[in-house]
Amino acid sequence: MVAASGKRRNLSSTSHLSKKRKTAHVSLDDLSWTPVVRTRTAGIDIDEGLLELEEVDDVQVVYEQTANGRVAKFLVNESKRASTDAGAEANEDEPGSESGIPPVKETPQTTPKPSDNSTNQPSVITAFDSENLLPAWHSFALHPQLYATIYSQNFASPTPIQSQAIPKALSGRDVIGVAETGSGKTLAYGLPILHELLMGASASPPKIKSRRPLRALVLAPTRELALQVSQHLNSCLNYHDIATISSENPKKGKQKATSKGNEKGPSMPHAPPPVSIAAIVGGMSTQKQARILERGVDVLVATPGRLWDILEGDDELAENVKNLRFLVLDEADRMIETGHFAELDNILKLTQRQFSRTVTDPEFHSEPPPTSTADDANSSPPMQTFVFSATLSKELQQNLKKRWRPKGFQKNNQPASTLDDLLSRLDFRDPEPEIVDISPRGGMVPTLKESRIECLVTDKDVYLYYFLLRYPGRTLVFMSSIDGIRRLAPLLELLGLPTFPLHSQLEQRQRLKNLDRFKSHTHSILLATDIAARGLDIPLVSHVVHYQVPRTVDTYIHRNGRTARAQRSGFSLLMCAPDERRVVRALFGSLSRQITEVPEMNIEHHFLDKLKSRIRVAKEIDTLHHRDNKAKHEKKWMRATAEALDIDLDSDYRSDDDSVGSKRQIKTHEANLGRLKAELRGLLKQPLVARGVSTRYVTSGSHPIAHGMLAGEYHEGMIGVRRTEAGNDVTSRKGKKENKKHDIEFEEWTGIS
Ligand SMILES: Nc1ncnc2c1ncn2[C@@H]1O[C@H](COP(=O)(O)OP(=O)(O)OP(=O)(O)O)[C@@H](O)[C@H]1O
Repeated sequence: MVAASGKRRNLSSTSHLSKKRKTAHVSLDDLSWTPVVRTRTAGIDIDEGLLELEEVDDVQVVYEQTANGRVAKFLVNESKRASTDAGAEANEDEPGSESGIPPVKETPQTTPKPSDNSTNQPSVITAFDSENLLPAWHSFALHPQLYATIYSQNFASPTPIQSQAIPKALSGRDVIGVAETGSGKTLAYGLPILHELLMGASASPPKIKSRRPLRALVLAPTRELALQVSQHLNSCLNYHDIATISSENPKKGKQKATSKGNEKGPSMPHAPPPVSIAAIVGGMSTQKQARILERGVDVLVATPGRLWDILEGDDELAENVKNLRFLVLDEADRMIETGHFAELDNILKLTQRQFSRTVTDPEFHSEPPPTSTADDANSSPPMQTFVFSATLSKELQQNLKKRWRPKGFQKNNQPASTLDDLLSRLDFRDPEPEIVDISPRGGMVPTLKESRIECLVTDKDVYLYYFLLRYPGRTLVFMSSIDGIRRLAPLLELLGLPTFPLHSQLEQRQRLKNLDRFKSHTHSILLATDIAARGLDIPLVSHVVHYQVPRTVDTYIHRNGRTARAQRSGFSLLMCAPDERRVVRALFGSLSRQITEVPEMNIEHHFLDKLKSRIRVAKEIDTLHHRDNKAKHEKKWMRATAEALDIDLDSDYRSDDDSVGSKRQIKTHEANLGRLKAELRGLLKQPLVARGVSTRYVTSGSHPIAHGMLAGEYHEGMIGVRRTEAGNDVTSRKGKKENKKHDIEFEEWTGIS
């Protein structure tokens, strides 16, 4: 998943007004912001934490002294503003100023504005030699702009889901696509949509002043996923830099792509993009969203809750939704879990064009019928529907396909599940939507190696610590509770591991910051709840650890899906305590698998005692910190309450510093803390040495390691331990000796001695 941490605005304070004109105070959000087209070469990307770049012209910033200090006010020419709002020409001769604000002086306009739609268009690649540069993609005959992007991203060939879904979607079919996590489903539906819109834009370029009708709606369950999808699709349009193709690939020499419009650099910021994409999600300012929609977008990626809020107040958009060309449900199965079922259902109803067909939910009979008629179905362009997920059961796919037939439902004519019910409302135009199901058996990605550790709950910390030390890399640890994350994160930090928490009780800004930090370290740990299980496309996550067993099969699949993405290798570790065994058995049972198929992790047990000592001391330090923080918090609260009630406090509470307790207590506390910290430092310095290895005589002992050390074959932090990937360090049950307990799935584990 991709995160966006905020927006930056470029406020141009130059004014272009020469005569006295009507001006007005306008709030920052009400200014006529226009989006700035970002080019790759500008190096400004959503990955950098930027949501959208906007700019505004014809605004004067005036500072006024008020009772609350200096306040910035934004002055705009009212006539110009009105003209922008109404799409009419500005009345340049309007005299005087009614607002009492001094007239604004005009300066020459620095940014040329396009006079018509044919000029100053953002550059679009208009030719691309796909036959030679992208032979595996050539048969799709995609728009050159899309080929240029695919080429620049080094996607040499389509992924299997793309190979199968794209031609079907391009031929006008409805598609239900099911494929493993990280297999490129976004582009499987995104490329056909963008292809058609780009072709349409080439044939008749969008007009500057008219609101574009919405053409495609992509619904996604979470805010993070919606932003990621929108950024992913946007990146297909932001590719303008033809020079990069030849300079990055000097061997290819000549220019392979050509572009229309402004070829030398960034396009004119005022020209409408050929295809515009926006995300509408919770947490963004409603005014900003309204502005985006007022300008009109071709592709809207949205979470159902926020979109429905907006649709209720925007009839034009609601009308557009009725006439969509494309509707996409990304991770449909997750959408019904997020509490937005009703909103999603309402939106889907808007998209239906032949209402005479069926209504499955008795609740609906009491609601007013949708306003569209059968005529709409004839006059509107055909809508294509795409439903994609990594976890859409076969049964459900069949029900989807047969949804208008009684056979698709259970005997009482009720849908088999909530998701069934929801999807039965999709207005598939195809009597037989194409099902492309290439999900692997049990939903597992072939490049993923799974493993497990059987241990007591109380030993999970030490096993995790061992794993993190033994196999450095980017590791995502899933925990089932926020409290668990709050406990473990400081512990791992004290042990010197860069650890970042991610859960719903963190502020959005902090969440995005932690994600960015996780992404920026090659050896880092993200401790997350299941909010990170779906959608996040973090590059190069080496390991996923299930610190607690996930509650559902889908969660197991999606958590694992954060690694082994895009045909890369990945590793997952399931930590299972005795009381979790039943859940694990059930989990694997529903995947028609045996837990014994998942090999056990090899552990070099002699390290564990040392690690356990480190953890014990780190825990003691953390307990002291925790106690200290709690006491400080209480002291603050007492002081504030006493002040409010006008009560005298003991001298211990009166002092202004943060310390709590008597001087003696403070001294003892600090001494204890210092002692423990010194002890931990000492323990962390002690080398972790493999059995049989002598640190004094690296060229002798039962394992001479000098040679291998020089060759870099050994682990940096564990002396005498060979560097290896976690996936190579597992033991399958098949390799183990048969024993009497053969038919017992889990061996009893009595913990670390
Ligand atoms: N043809 C391709 N070749 C190589 N990489 C690709 C290709 N298409 C997409 N990718 C990359 O694969 C990664 C995963 O893509 P995407 O997020 O669409 O997967 P997904 O199937 O939707 O995953 P999930 O089910 O977890 O949401 C992205 O980083 C994307 O850029």
